[in-house]
Formats: sequence, C-alpha cells, structure tokens
Amino acid sequence: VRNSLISGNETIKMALTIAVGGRVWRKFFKTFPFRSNSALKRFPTCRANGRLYSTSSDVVLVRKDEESGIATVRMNNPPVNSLNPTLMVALRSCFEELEKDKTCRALILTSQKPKVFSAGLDILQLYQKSPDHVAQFWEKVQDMWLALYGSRLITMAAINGHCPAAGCLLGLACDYRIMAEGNFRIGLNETQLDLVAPFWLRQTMIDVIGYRQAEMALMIGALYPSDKALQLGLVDKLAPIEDVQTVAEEEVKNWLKIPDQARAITKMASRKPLLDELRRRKQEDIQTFRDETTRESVQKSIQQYLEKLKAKK
Ligand SMILES: CCC/C=C/C(=O)SCCNC(=O)CCNC(=O)[C@H](O)C(C)(C)COP(=O)([O-])OP(=O)([O-])OC[C@H]1O[C@@H](n2cnc3c(N)ncnc32)[C@H](O)[C@@H]1OP(=O)([O-])[O-]
Repeated sequence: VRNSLISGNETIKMALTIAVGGRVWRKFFKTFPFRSNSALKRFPTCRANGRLYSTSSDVVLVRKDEESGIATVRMNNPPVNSLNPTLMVALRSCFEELEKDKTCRALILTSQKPKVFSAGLDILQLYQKSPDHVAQFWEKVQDMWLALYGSRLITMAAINGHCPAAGCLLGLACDYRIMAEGNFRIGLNETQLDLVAPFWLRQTMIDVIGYRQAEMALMIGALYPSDKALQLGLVDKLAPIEDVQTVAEEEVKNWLKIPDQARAITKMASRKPLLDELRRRKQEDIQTFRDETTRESVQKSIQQYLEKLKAKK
C-alpha cells in the first residue's frame, strides 16, 4: 500500500523543480497538488492579529506572529476538545487558510484548555446515528487530516494534556510533537471502543514508532503516559505543562533556520504516497468506517464505553 521511498523519476522531477528558481512554487504545487477548500466560503471570518482567518465559531483560536510567521492554533471546544463536525471543519478551514498565507511559515497546534489536548472524535457522533451521518462525519475526519498532514508548513503539536485516539491522530499528522510531562496519556486506543484505525492512521503510527511497536499499540489500543511515549518516539520532547507552548516556539525557531522550500519538498516526498492513497480510496474508506461503526455489536461496545466514561465521575 505504502511506498515511502520516492522513485528515481520523482527525484529528478524535484531536482529540476529546485533548479528552475522563480517558477518553483508553481511547479511544486503541480507536483504535489493541495486540495481546494470550498468549505471556506461557508464560514464567517475572524481576525487574528490583523490577519483574517475563517472559523465557523470560536472553537478554533488563531494567533499569528507577523514577524516570525508562526501561527498558533488553539482548539477551544470545552470540556475536552472532542472532535465534532464544527471543530473539524473549523480546523480544516484554518489549516487551509494558513497554507494559502504566503507569510505563514509554521503552525503550532495546541489546546486552549490545558490538561486535555483533545479527547479524540466526539463519540456521541458515532452512537445511534444513521449510516449517512457517520459517513459524512468520517469524511470530515479525512479532510481535516489531509489538510494537516499535507501541509507545506512546519507543523508542531504542543500537546498540553491528554491525547487519545483522534487527538493522537492530529499529533501524528504534525512534523514534531512536544508533550506535557506528568500523568497525561497519548495513543490510538480505538480497539478499546471496538473501532478500527483506518489504513492511513495505522501507517502514520508505523512511520513514527516503527512496525512492531505500532502493531502492538494498535492491537491493544494502548494509551501511554508521556515518559513512555517519549521512549517509544511517539512524542519527540517533554516539557512541564506550563512550558509546552514556549518549548514548541523555541523548537519552531530552530526549524525556521532550514530553507522552507527544501524542507517542504522533502516532507512532501515522504508524505505524498499516503496522501495520494487516501485521496484515491476516500470513498472506500468512508464506506468501511460507516459499515463497521454502525454494526450492532460495535454500537453496543460504544454504548458501554460511554457508560464507563460517565461512571468514572
Ligand atoms: C477509528 C477512528 C479514529 C478515532 C477514534 C476516536 O477518536 S474515538 C474517541 C476516543 N476517545 C477516548 O477514548 C477518550 C475518552 N475521554 C477520556 O478518556 C477523558 O475524557 C479524558 C482523559 C480525555 C479527559 O478526562 P477529564 O476527566 O478531563 O474529562 P471527563 O472524562 O470528565 O470528560 C468530560 C465530559 O466530556 C465527555 N467526553 C469525554 N471524551 C469524550 C469524547 N471523545 N466524545 C464525547 N464526549 C466525551 C465525558 O463523557 C464528560 O461528559 P459529561 O459527563 O460531563 O457529560
């Protein structure tokens, strides 16, 4: 399915691309096309540090430092930043707006509410819903991921709290992950809900922590404390929770020393096969998720998981 090595032809294409200087970005976007975003038009805009960004509400807060070109994107969907359609569409919109902003060079993704980065997908959107609802919901997950994973920007996850399931999916889509020290957990725990991580999410986990560890983590739906996550390579750095944002900014500044063009082309060379694969198999992936999730036995498991969450209190 996945061939992360680019072919000789593609290498030559990229070398030529670099050589043509002024026309490089036009050529780059031709080689690695980004999807256009019709959703943007549907949302009102908000002003962030003098620049306009589209959000569907206040669920995504954006602040861009004009001097450095670093944008901080904060998820703001209390209590736990569960990824409902509104938040996912707003995140996708925001990623795509920043992508188009020529003065933007880096994106830090974090939570407005310390202690929880994101609780993953809004489980209520998967429970007792029609197959059509689940299908539309899943497409929003795919589109959000495509926009972040396929970004030309430096993308850094400042994981300032718990980061299960689709929270981890967002982190894995970034280039680098800094996580809060302490009793916070991260991982792809989908199997605990009787859900199956899709091929593109499985692949990113494999790419980040290696086949054996990813296979095991995915099978048992492991959630790791941050020190173990660091040991596995699931996150790249730890910091005290109050310093996660500052450490992320410092790290981005190091990355900004690398010329954008070469960094972005290199990133796309390794990510393009998986991006293309999902674009090609998008409908099949939606159908699989819809059919699996709406199965009676899976609905029963989701119900039990929701009950367990409530009982925790
Ligand atoms: C294959 C597909 C790939 C991805 C799949 C997924 O992401 S599946 C997702 C897998 N995700 C998980 O397995 C993570 C499940 N969540 C947790 O483990 C914890 O909430 C926490 C550790 C993130 C935060 O702990 P904390 O003590 O700070 O907070 P708290 O626990 O007290 O929750 C506060 C309120 O939010 C509610 N709520 C919570 N999460 C969700 C949700 N995802 N959705 C909806 N609601 C959720 C919770 O019921 C409670 O509601 P109440 O009673 O006030 O009406």
